[in-house]
Amino acid sequence: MLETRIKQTLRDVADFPKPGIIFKDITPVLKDAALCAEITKALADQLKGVKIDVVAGIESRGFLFGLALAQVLDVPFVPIRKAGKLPYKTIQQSYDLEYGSATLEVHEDAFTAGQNVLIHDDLLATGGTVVAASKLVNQLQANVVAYSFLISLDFLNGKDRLNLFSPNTFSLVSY
Ligand SMILES: O=P(O)(O)OC[C@H]1O[C@H](OP(=O)(O)OP(=O)(O)O)[C@H](O)[C@@H]1O
Ligand SMILES: Nc1ncnc2[nH]cnc12
Repeated sequence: MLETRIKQTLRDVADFPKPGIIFKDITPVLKDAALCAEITKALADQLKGVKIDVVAGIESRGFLFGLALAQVLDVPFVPIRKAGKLPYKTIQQSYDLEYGSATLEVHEDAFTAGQNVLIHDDLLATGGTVVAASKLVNQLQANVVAYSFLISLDFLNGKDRLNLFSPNTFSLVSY
């Protein structure tokens, strides 16, 4: 089963980046090309029946499978980045996450009004990051139609915060 193989390949790193956090390290997964191809296909399969115009991936780990997924779905990819990285005019949202706080930005012409956006990230923890990303999508009058993650830390209840934007939350691996 794919979920079991991903879990067996991921590496838990205790106390990174702060004491008490068990960090889910996806770098061993990235070294397995066949597994990465299966993951991309499985992420796309979960989204069958959802009409998606754009995939938005969140810096940095959301870029890894986000672009691959956009290619399989044959739709544009939009990078949502940490503050100060995007060169053109941006809009911003600040947020808290499992181990800190940060600001996300997107180009002001990244989405057009009425577009259906899939937000992709590697991992859902508290949901702070994707809530901020969703606000950026809505600020540009586009809709969040689904969320896709490789990993969901269900014990942190991030999914509950996402229902406000879209009830469609998919992940390949849950803890
Ligand atoms: O659900 P949350 O509590 O908001 O946490 C999840 C976020 O935390 C991690 O990103 P991080 O900010 O560490 O950045 P990185 O992808 O650049 O490593 C992860 O990739 C998610 O984006
Ligand atoms: N426990 C965790 N492992 C990896 N990335 C994370 N982002 C937020 N919490 C995380």
